[in-house]
Amino acid sequence: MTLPPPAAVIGVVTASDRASAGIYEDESGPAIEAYFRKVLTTPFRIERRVIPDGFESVRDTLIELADAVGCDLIVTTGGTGPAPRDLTPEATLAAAPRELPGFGELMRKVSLEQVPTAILSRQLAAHRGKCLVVNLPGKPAAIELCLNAVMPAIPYCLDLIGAAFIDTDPAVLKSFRPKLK
Ligand SMILES: Nc1ncnc2c1ncn2[C@@H]1O[C@H](COP(=O)(O)OP(=O)(O)OP(=O)(O)O)[C@@H](O)[C@H]1O
Ligand SMILES: Nc1nc2c(c(=O)[nH]1)N[C@H]1C(S)=C(S)[C@@H](COP(=O)(O)O)O[C@H]1N2
Repeated sequence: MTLPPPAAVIGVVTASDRASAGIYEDESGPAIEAYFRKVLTTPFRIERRVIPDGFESVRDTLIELADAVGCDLIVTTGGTGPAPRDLTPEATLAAAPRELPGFGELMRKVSLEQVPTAILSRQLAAHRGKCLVVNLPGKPAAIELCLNAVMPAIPYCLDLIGAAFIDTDPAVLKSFRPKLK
């Protein structure tokens, strides 16, 4: 009998002063959660956080989700721009020092096809041991676009860093694992 793979733990972090204060409703966090429910075929559970912008709040939330909760993957939304309190990329690198520059490059490229201000996002991806962290912009419209661009490489990236096994429904989104000899 083959045992099913253990459920992956996916953190979803909304960094927004106004959403965390209840001034507007967080739409981007739920959109990230809905995205994983649509594309993943393997078991997972979601850990959501809605926090204020800022270096310490984001860094400490990422460390808690990676180390105490045991997240395999954390997707953040918001705080990637050039405004003074947009510190998600700095906080991500403080928590997860090993950057994977291709993620930010690709997400900006696909976003630029839709909006000229895409170049204002400093979004990146990096890993803290067995946990991959991916930054998305705050705008709800950026969520599916950016995730569709990088998701094909995420399952194999998780394999390489020793995180949980995840897989996508190829009818919805094809992920790519190079064939191993
Ligand atoms: N999580 C979110 N849910 C819904 N809408 C959002 C979210 N984040 C951003 N937005 C929308 O995008 C706009 C610009 O986002 P941005 O991240 O620049 O917010 P902001 O002006 O820096 O303020 P704050 O960080 O307090 O949300 C917001 O005014 C809001 O309309
Ligand atoms: N796909 C996509 N990327 C986008 C945007 C968008 O609307 N769609 N907004 C841009 C804008 S206006 C800003 S200021 C930056 C940073 O947004 P953030 O601070 O909410 O992360 O993301 C950019 N990237």
